[in-house]
Amino acid sequence: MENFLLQSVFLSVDPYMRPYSRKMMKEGDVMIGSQVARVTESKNPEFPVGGYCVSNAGWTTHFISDGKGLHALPSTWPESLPKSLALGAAGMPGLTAYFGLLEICSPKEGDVVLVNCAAGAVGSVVGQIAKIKGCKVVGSAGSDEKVAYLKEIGFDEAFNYKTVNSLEEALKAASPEGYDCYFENVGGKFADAALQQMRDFGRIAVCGAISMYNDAVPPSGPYIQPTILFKQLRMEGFIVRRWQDRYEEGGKQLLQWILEGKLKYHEHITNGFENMPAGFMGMLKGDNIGKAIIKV
Ligand SMILES: NC(=O)C1=CN([C@@H]2O[C@H](COP(=O)(O)OP(=O)(O)OC[C@H]3O[C@@H](n4cnc5c(N)ncnc54)[C@H](OP(=O)(O)O)[C@@H]3O)[C@@H](O)[C@H]2O)C=CC1
Ligand SMILES: CCCCCCC/C=C/C=O
Repeated sequence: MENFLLQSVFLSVDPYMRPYSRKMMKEGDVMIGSQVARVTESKNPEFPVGGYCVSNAGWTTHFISDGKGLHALPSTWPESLPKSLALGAAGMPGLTAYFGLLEICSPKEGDVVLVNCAAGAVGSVVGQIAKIKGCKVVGSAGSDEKVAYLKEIGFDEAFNYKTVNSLEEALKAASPEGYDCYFENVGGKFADAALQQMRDFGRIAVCGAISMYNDAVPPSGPYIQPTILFKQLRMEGFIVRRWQDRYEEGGKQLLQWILEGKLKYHEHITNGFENMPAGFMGMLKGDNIGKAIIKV
């Protein structure tokens, strides 16, 4: 296949970069990551100049590709939508929400769904899909501004996990009847409290554990087996790539919901490639509502 040149237009900063870079990278490697890039020089008819692609080329402004592992944005990409959405609500985070919630939590109409990191890229989509499916949705996030945003996009209940006196009381107040589905993004103390509020036969999708990505020593306890046993819970971890062969289906559905106004999105844009590290650290500290994006 003929090589061609691309220029990054939008780059993504994501929580997975923290644990994956700790495990897989050494000093001098190009930082891992994905981008929406524009083809700037090409004799490859499949990737003509001016076309846009989603790529995993890492933190780089320009790169050469032979097309492997690259996905061209469809020529039918709606004019009304920013191409950065291919890194957010209509891209990997949106697909994570879509498949993780629907395939692992199997939400039914009337179920109560809990999601943390709820104002972020994945969590905000989880909550809105759960509403589309007729569930009651409870979200937690780290600021009052984020809590207001969650109410704006249709969450039934939301609370600021940083300012409540007790996570247990906040979870009980938001849903005295407990939770049927728990979309887990945080781990640690939040997970300990949430597990106790699950209803019998509840389903837990373990998507992330962001509060633990910096842990140097694995924490010990609390031990969850008795709770899982007596409540007869089902708990399953997943990596979104599991559904790679269904990305087209998921992507189309997400785009359709966005166009219909059923799925709202928000982006936290940091300008300038040189600000990638600051944008990344800001996202980990909670600066973002919706998807954290770097615009070159
Ligand atoms: N399994 C999979 O295939 C995938 C998993 N993920 C996981 O999904 C989760 C959300 O990712 P994504 O939506 O991209 O990121 P977000 O857009 O939600 O951004 C990260 C958010 O994490 C919150 N946060 C940071 N530190 C803590 C902490 N100690 N306790 C609680 N919240 C914290 C902050 O929000 P706040 O202000 O609310 O604290 C911050 O805004 C992550 O755990 C990520 O690893 C993402 C993609 C794929
Ligand atoms: C370049 C896309 C990589 C997607 C894999 C994301 C897996 C995330 C795990 C935890 O955040």
